[in-house]
Amino acid sequence: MSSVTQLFKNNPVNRDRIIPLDFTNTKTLPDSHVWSKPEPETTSGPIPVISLSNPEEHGLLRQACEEWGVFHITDHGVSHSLLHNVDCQMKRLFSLPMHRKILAVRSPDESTGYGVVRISMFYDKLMWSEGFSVMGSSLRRHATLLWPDDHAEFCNVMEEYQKAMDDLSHRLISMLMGSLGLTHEDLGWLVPDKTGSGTDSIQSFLQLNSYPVCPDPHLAMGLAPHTDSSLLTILYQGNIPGLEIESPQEEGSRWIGVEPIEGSLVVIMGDLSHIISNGQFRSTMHRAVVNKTHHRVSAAYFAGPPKNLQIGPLTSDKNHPPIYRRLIWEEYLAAKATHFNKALTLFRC
Ligand SMILES: O=C(O)CCC(=O)C(=O)O
Ligand SMILES: [Fe+2]
Repeated sequence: MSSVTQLFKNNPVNRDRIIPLDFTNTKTLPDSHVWSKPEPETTSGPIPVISLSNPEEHGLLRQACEEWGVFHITDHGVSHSLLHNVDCQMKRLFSLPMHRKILAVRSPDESTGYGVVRISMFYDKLMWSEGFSVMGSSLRRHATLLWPDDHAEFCNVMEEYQKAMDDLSHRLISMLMGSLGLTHEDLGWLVPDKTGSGTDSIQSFLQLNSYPVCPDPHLAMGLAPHTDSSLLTILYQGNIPGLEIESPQEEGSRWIGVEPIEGSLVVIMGDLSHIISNGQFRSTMHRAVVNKTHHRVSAAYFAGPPKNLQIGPLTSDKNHPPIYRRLIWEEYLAAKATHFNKALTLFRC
């Protein structure tokens, strides 16, 4: 059993907080989903756009990680047709009637399947979203429950996408860690594990998100503010806006919309990259808002280090001693599962 799976077993979620509202049959926003008074308008901002085909831009990656913690990547090598297929399959899944989606509902101690996002247990109010989490063999098991005779296409597309994300995350992690001074030997764990046991290579999971059309988007929340617990997250967000990041200049008071760019993917630096870089890379707070006219879907691929690999700040500079202690991913996820957005502070030296 993977360490991530074990972790969810140890932190079960109350079952009545797993099944989302049946959004298609809800024409007014119920009180359970009313979050706040309207906030000041979100502004759009100059989120960096980095082409992976241009080696000269690699230096910009580090700058983007330090200043923003979020950036678009173009020329990433993932084909338009695969992204299109992922989009179509997500819409096919989330457009199923609730009585079908419930067949693949996540059980309280499970990490995979259909349901509300896990962070919802930290909030009184419910979010205007539903999710489907995939890890390893759970994909085929849950897809068979959703479509007993017709799951092959969904599974093939998602498996191809996970493979493409494995390759892309290896490339990105190697570039980013290289910029911090890690050598190829240090990064041996990035080489996919030939035995297939998955214990020596990157661990990952895929979260499919759906934000249905909302009758009162200004009072609702698609996905509440959070940082990701990964090394990095690769997000496909189609062409419907909704992702917002906390302004690096005005934390806590201004949100910046990450406008979709045709064919690009968004990279979000996670808490582990913040730790490894000794606080230099931002793990930016982000959220998803909803809208009145378009069903938005997104696919978030979370990449983390191998199961038992200890990670910690990479610094030999006496003027900048480590500000975080060493840890393994499982330990960090456990802290996040109980302390949520305060988890990072628990690992400060
Ligand atoms: O849907 C989005 O734009 C954001 C998704 C996200 O932040 C997540 O799944 O962690
Ligand atoms: Fe996120």
